[in-house]
Amino acid sequence: MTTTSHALAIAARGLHKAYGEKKVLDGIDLAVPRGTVFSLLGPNGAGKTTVVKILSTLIPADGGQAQVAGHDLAADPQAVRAAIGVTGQFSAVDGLITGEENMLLMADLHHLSRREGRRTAAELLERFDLLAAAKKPAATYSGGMKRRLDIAMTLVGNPRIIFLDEPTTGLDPRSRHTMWTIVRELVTDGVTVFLTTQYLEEADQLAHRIAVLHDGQIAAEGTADELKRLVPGGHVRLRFADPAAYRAAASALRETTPDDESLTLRLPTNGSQRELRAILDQLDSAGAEAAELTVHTPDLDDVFFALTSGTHQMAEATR
Ligand SMILES: Nc1ncnc2c1ncn2[C@@H]1O[C@H](COP(=O)(O)OP(=O)(O)OP(=O)(O)O)[C@@H](O)[C@H]1O
Repeated sequence: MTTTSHALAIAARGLHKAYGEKKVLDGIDLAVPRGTVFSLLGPNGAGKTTVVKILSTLIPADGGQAQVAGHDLAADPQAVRAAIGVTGQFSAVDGLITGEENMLLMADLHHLSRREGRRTAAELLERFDLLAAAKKPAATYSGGMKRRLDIAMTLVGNPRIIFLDEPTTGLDPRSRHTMWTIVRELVTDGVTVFLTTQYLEEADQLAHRIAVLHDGQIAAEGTADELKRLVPGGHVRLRFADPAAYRAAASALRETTPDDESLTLRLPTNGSQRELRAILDQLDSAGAEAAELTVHTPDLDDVFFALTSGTHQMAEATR
């Protein structure tokens, strides 16, 4: 760890968690500098929510230790809770009451005076574009509005660290972009954001650092660019309509990864004109015509799939 623990909003070492026989977290280390966005990526069921629940004191870890906002999770959970906000799959929004009432309830929970509570609620409702709907029951809100209300409610307590558990899952693209703007504004205000997401693009857009959770461990961690460098070069994908052409191409081209079902071949390439021409020349010589040719430069998807889909592809990724 290069950053001193003082500068870290979240520091965890060796977190373990099992549900019965099932090991969910098998030694997780995390270091999240203050004022940054840290994204935890992982396939469904990888344990992202479990990490969020542990770090936000909702459930205890079986092993390991962590400090959040400088407070030890086990020794001082109250201080941790006072410093953080959590939104996500276990949303605090009550659908039966209005957005404004939800906000005022939060203000009460944080012991704000009536006047201060009203002021904070009005300010946040406006900031999150919810003023027009403030007097309507939250159950009538769209998915995006509910998420915005959830974050607005979290901000009533002015937390310095916010856990966002899959904040944009199920949102349409416009609402997703609004959420991204909100996250960026939070960080501008100096808030640390711990974000779990299934969307690689989201991590790429927002996160200063990304950790990929797989098999209960952090399979890789770094900036989006560092992670992309784990996957060398790009590839060309050739799809064939004719099985005979597919077979001819497969034997003519070297280093291909075939997929017999979809009649596609994948070849590593740097995407240069020279390499592409060489591939096309070889196809021509073999008399094989591809129905489709796509050139692919590495992105977070490649890293994610390489890291989370077994040893064969991992070896391929790091070769
Ligand atoms: N209370 C529980 N009892 C038993 N098993 C649990 C419990 N909570 C979670 N699990 C299991 O632990 C694993 C990790 O769950 P978790 O919710 O942390 O994953 P996740 O990465 O957040 O996935 P998703 O994206 O689907 O929410 C899953 O296999 C889940 O079924």
